[in-house]
Amino acid sequence: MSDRDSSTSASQTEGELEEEVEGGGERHENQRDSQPLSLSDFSSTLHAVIRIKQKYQAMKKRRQDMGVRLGGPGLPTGAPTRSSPNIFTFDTLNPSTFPTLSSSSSLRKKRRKKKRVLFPEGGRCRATPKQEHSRAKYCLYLLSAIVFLQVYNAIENLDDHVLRYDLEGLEKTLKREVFGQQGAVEGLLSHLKEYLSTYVHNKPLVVSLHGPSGVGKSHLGRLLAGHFRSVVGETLVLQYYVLHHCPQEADAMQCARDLSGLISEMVKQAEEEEKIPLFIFDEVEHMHNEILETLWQLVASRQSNEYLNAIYLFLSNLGHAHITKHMLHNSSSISLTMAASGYSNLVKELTPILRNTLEKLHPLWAEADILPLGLLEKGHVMECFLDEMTREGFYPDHTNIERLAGEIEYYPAVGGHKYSQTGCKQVVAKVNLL
Ligand SMILES: Nc1ncnc2c1ncn2[C@@H]1O[C@H](COP(=O)(O)OP(=O)(O)OP(=O)(O)O)[C@@H](O)[C@H]1O
Repeated sequence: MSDRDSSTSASQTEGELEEEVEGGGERHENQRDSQPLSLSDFSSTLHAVIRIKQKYQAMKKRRQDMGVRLGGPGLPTGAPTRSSPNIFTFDTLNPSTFPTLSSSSSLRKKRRKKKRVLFPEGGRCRATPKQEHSRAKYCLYLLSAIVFLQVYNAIENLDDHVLRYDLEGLEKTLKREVFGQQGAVEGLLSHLKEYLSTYVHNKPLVVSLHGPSGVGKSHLGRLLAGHFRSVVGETLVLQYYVLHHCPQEADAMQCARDLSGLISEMVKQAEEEEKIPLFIFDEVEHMHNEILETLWQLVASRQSNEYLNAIYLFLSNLGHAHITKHMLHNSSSISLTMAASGYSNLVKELTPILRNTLEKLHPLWAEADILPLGLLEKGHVMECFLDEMTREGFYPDHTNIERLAGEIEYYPAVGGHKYSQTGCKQVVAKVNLL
């Protein structure tokens, strides 16, 4: 039987089957309408149903057989085929059968490796895919901003702290009022700036000024005390003259105790007011050993915190012989000694000598920064006269000033320099005699 025949007979059989079913159904309906259903009627109906089912199964089997034959290899080319819709999957694809497919997939892999996003030609949407932002990144930005603000705030506060002491004003005053000691003044200002630019100190600032008589040690001390009184207040500045405050050596112990108590009180008050007190000790060469011992205990870095925020300034002529000798023997570089550049050389050469001498006297100087003050030249003495005469209301006549300056004793001229043996010490007395 050909396929056409089989399909025709199959459709016929289908028609018969439908007729039979419909016929049977109709008969059954008619019977039901006319009379009640008997047992024989029921069995005949059951037989009909079974027969129909058998017929239907046979027909189904035939159809399946026919389908197998149609899809088989023996099907003639160009013959009409009936086939169920095909479902396409990639599972059955063989790369060798589809070389273009395999090459395109490997190309895609390569492209994926390059991590480039390709957009369709003329496509409207060219927006790159949104990147996921990490929270850690935002936290890092926030942390950086906080650190920046903290640092900025700290710098601002430190600036405020330095501004409170008006070191620029002090610098102007010292440069205007102190003659011939530019190097020492700058050295002192540098120590003050460095110390006052931070809150936390592991030791107090201790500076010891040394120089021959009349070169301006007490003068410098007075100017400094006046400035600090104006910025931290009267009560936080102490000027201690040992010959005035403790003239008797027998009272040295009591003087030391009193001084210790006074310093302690001032430091506590300064801590409360968040200020740094200034202690100036003049004529230290006359200071009793008990007082030196007490001061050493206070300035030594091993002391408790309350004594760390304070400035101690010692003024003395101790070591003056070394300074005078050094200046008179180094006449070639003498023009530079008072200037900042030359002064650093003077400090470099003199400091070890002075420290050696001073530490033998007392270990207090091991804790101090030593600054030497040099001899004053005739020109500086004339400036002292001019200043003093102006202050006292005298007309500053140059000839008169020169005459007065000529009355002062000088060391024999060395390298064109004439150094005063008493600095400006006698200036006040001479002007008072005018
Ligand atoms: N370098 C200076 N610049 C301006 N004036 C000065 C200078 N040196 C001294 N004088 C004047 O001389 C006077 C005496 O100076 P000062 O008392 O400072 O000397 P000193 O170095 O302390 O000496 P001494 O060791 O003898 O006490 C001061 O009152 C001041 O007017």
